[in-house]
Amino acid sequence: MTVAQATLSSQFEALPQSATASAVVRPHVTIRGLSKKFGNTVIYDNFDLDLPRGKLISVFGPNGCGKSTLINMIAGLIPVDAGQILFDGMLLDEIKFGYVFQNYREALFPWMRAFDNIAYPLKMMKVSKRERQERVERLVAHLGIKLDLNLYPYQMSGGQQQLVSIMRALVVDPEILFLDEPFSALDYEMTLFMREQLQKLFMESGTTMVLVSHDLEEAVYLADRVLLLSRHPARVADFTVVDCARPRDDATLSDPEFVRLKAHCLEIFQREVRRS
Ligand SMILES: Nc1ncnc2c1ncn2[C@@H]1O[C@H](COP(=O)(O)OP(=O)(O)OP(=O)(O)O)[C@@H](O)[C@H]1O
Repeated sequence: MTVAQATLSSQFEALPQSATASAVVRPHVTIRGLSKKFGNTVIYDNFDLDLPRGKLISVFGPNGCGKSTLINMIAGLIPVDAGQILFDGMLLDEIKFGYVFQNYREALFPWMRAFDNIAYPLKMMKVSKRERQERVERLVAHLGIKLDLNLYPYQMSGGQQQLVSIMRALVVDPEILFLDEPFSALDYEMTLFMREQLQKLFMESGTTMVLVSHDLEEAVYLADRVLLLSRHPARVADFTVVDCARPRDDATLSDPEFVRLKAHCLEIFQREVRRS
């Protein structure tokens, strides 16, 4: 079992019974006094941030500034040295969340068919076999995804495997979904397709999403807000609002407002790179 698979197992095994309750409270993430060091390197020092509910937030910044570390701390995958992270006042283990790893090859269980990979978190939550079947079928139908759920990961394309990973994260109806460069291992054609799929999923689910991206155009295109981080110790260089209409499409890329926002983000990014 890989680190990603083990993390996924423990993440869902740790879900309390209350996590299966149908009442969904939209999270509003409050981060206060967050500090994190790796050795002598200070990545976060007394860092504060609020993440709005029901928005897609892209996290962008210089290489190694701490983008993945931030979402991994919020998602409880790595410990914080100090500080508090609350979801509408609740702790992480009181809410449902999903995590999509960059490396779908390691994240999916190779010995399970697509269906069983998607249904895995429900099994960990002790949802009955019949209900698991119904919920997976409902999710696939709702998303309008055409995929043979009997296939094993090795029989699927990279994009299909990542789609299965995303569906696995969504099947629990998470209040918040974390995605760490989910498309970076895909080819360009599949990346464009998956961006559209993610936008559709976001618009249909309204789930708060936090996406780490290395691609500024992608970060702005998908986001309601772009969180621009400085080099570590990371601080918020800007938290740009992207209010271009959805659904966004190829025409959005040449929309003057989109072009302006992208240039604005690039300017801040370059300023932060020069500063270091
Ligand atoms: N487990 C670890 N042990 C030691 N140092 C680490 C560890 N994880 C991350 N780092 C360091 O912490 C810093 C932030 O890492 P992180 O992966 O969060 O950055 P990032 O902004 O996501 O990077 P990238 O742009 O390269 O994806 C980097 O300098 C990295 O080398």
